[in-house]
Amino acid sequence: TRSTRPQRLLAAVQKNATRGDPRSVVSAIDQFCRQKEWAMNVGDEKGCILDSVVSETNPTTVLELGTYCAYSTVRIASLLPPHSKLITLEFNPDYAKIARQVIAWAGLQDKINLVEGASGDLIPKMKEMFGVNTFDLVFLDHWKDRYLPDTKLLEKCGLLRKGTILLADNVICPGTPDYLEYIRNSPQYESRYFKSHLEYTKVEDGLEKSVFLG
Ligand SMILES: Cc1cc(-c2n[nH]c(CCNC(=O)c3cc(-c4ccc(F)cc4)cc(O)c3O)n2)ccn1
Ligand SMILES: [Mg+2]
Repeated sequence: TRSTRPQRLLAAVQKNATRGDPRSVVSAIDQFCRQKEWAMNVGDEKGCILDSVVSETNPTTVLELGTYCAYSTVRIASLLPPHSKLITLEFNPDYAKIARQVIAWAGLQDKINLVEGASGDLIPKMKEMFGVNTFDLVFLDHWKDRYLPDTKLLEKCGLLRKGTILLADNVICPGTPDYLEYIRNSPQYESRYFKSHLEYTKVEDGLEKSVFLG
């Protein structure tokens, strides 16, 4: 039967990237998506904004919602200091299977815990599963209608601390209007919009960076 797009993306990584070299894995995926097939990775343009937010936050505990093929997982993990932890949640088992292989090719499996399941079910289990107290950085890149309920769930579970950074992809396209309305009007957050484009296109999109004030 015909291969899937994530399988073709993985094949491009294994063909064009160097084992143990996360930057070459990121470039191989971007090249595949620009030259062969579009895929819903955060991409190189928004990826540079992601890199700068991660570098300035210097987080030791990161939560990523929505792994897909682990493009942003690899981007983030390659910037983390030693002994830091990135937990990434993926709902689709086929995506998770590919993501694990991309993470292994990049040589970052020691920094990354990929968990399969729905964010709403898994977030309340973060403390018991990983001994997490609070997250320094949360990257929201999963189902767009889950950004708001999962942010409220993170608050309720005490997983955010004064200064935790929330970085949300796709706030324009596909769009997360209820999340934007909440986070921009809440006295508990200080937000800033980074205008960019939908990955590999000229369509407007952007990242919303919000600091939890506690
Ligand atoms: C743990 C957990 C995880 C998930 C979960 N896991 N993986 C995802 C993927 C979600 N991502 C997207 O849907 C997405 C879509 C577009 C897009 C598509 C088509 C267009 F025409 C234009 C833009 C662009 C993007 O950048 C996106 O990130 N959700 C869900 C629930 N619980
Ligand atoms: Mg996205």
